[in-house]
Amino acid sequence: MSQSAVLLLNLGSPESTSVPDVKRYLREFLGDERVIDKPAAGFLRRLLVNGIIIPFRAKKSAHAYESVWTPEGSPLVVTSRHTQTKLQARTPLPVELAMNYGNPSIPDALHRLVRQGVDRLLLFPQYPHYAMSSWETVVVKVQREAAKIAPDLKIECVQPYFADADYISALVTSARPYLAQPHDHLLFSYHGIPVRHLTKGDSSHAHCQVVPDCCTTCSPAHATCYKAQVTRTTHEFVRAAGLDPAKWSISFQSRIAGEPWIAPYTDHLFEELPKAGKKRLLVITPAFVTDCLETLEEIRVEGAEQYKEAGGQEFTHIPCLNDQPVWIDFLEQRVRAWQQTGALAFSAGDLVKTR
Ligand SMILES: C=CC1=C(C)c2cc3[nH]c(cc4nc(cc5[nH]c(cc1n2)c(C)c5CCC(=O)O)C(CCC(=O)O)=C4C)c(C)c3C=C
Ligand SMILES: [Fe+2]
Repeated sequence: MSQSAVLLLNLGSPESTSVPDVKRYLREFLGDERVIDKPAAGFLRRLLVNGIIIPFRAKKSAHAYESVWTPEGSPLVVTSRHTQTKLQARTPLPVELAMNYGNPSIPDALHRLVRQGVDRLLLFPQYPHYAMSSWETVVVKVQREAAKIAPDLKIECVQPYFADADYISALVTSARPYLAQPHDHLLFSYHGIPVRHLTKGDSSHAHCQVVPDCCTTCSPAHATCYKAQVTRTTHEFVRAAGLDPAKWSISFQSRIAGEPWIAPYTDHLFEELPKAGKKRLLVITPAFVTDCLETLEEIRVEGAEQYKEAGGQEFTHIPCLNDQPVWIDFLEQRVRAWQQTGALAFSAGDLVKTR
């Protein structure tokens, strides 16, 4: 008899806030050729990551993690475990959790699934949008590890759900109480990526960053275009929530120095918005399903401080979907649809490109 299961996937965190643990985590994360992909040659890339980025970043990152760490561990991992437990209570299928970097690891999760006799697996990246550095790399890693641990495992994957009506509805429902609060502006702050990754994702080389208004002009390239997908999430949200067109905008956070990342930058807007008379700000971060360092520290702590120093008065970050019932409902519906009809999932390799 066939046994199906679900694997929730996310990015991962260091084991602790100690500098050596943060260094180990950053080495694994930034050593990923789909995250830091330049210079192309392995040796030069390792030199850049281990010789420049990590020594400069580790202490600062460790300090940032300290400010959000909980008694149970990293907020990203702790909340993801709650999500796993809550989804497990709604489905008879085994539900496992794995992180691309750190623990719980992908090989450990695969071994647990194999021990339960699983032969068909649904990957459920906790990323609504495709990016080479998030969605693609974690799917590739599961495939690579499964080829060693469980070569006969049939792997399917939930397709990026950035425009899925149920996902948008979950997002709007969870944001409603915040939208009801008096505010001058709603900022959609998404994790950024280097501009280069956009053009690299368009194998036609004829649409992304070439066609005027490329993100809102229909194209097959959007299947692997992060910027087009976050733009679509935003427009769907605005429509579903009935927002005033003059009261929202999009920005991109968490960039690393060295090359242009997609703009406008969130931290620049935290300085500009108060000067434009937007003194009461709501910030929503839909690229993150689960609150993590980038939302809790970069937005809620650093962002609020920056905004207020620039003259802003009220700053509210809308929590991510986390383990809220609306999100568990969404996960449960998708798992049930897959189990019953194979809907909204495809062979895990279909969106993955050879790099
Ligand atoms: C939401 C999807 C994400 C994309 C796309 C993404 C791209 C990307 N990230 C870095 C570098 C860092 N990101 C870091 C943290 C981090 N990133 C994401 C998600 C995406 N990243 C999450 C959920 C987190 C939080 C992890 C946690 O433990 O809470 C970090 C580590 C922290 C830090 O030092 O700032 C780095 C570094 C790059 C270079 C990149 C695209 C090329
Ligand atoms: Fe990141």
